[in-house]
Amino acid sequence: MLLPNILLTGQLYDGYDEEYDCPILDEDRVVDELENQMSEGGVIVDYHGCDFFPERWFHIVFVLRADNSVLYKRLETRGYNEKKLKDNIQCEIFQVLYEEALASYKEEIVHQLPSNKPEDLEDNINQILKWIEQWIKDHSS
Ligand SMILES: Nc1ncnc2c1ncn2[C@@H]1O[C@H](COP(=O)(O)OP(=O)(O)O)[C@@H](O)[C@H]1O
Repeated sequence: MLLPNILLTGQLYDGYDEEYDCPILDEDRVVDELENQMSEGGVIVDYHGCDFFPERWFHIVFVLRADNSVLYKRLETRGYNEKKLKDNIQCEIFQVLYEEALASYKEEIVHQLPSNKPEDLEDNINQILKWIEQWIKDHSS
């Protein structure tokens, strides 16, 4: 499930950030909206931040990482303005989102996955699938 879809169709945003050229997420409403599905389980949430999601929602957290030169080219291709580009690169250098994940969830459930090239995407999917299989086995009795 991709949060940005919910953001647009459910209008779960609270204004527009001119500087970063994106809608501002209404975090409380997003949490309210997702609550039922999350308690049923079997949901993957993909988002760039995580500190506003309740800790009880997740069994595992993966933080995708990219080398700075790779990330720079990727964001430049997307047409990010200079400030947004610089801030995103800085955020990766200081591993802000990894630290945020560590501060928000138990350290042992937070894992980093490199995501520099297409082969990484496949490796990551396989690793996540393996983890899901193991989790189901461990929780089936
Ligand atoms: N592992 C990767 N290898 C190559 N290109 C990638 C990889 N991950 C992302 N990209 C590129 O970046 C774009 C945005 O990726 P996405 O996962 O949607 O980023 P985000 O979730 O940070 O917005 C993709 O369409 C692709 O062009």
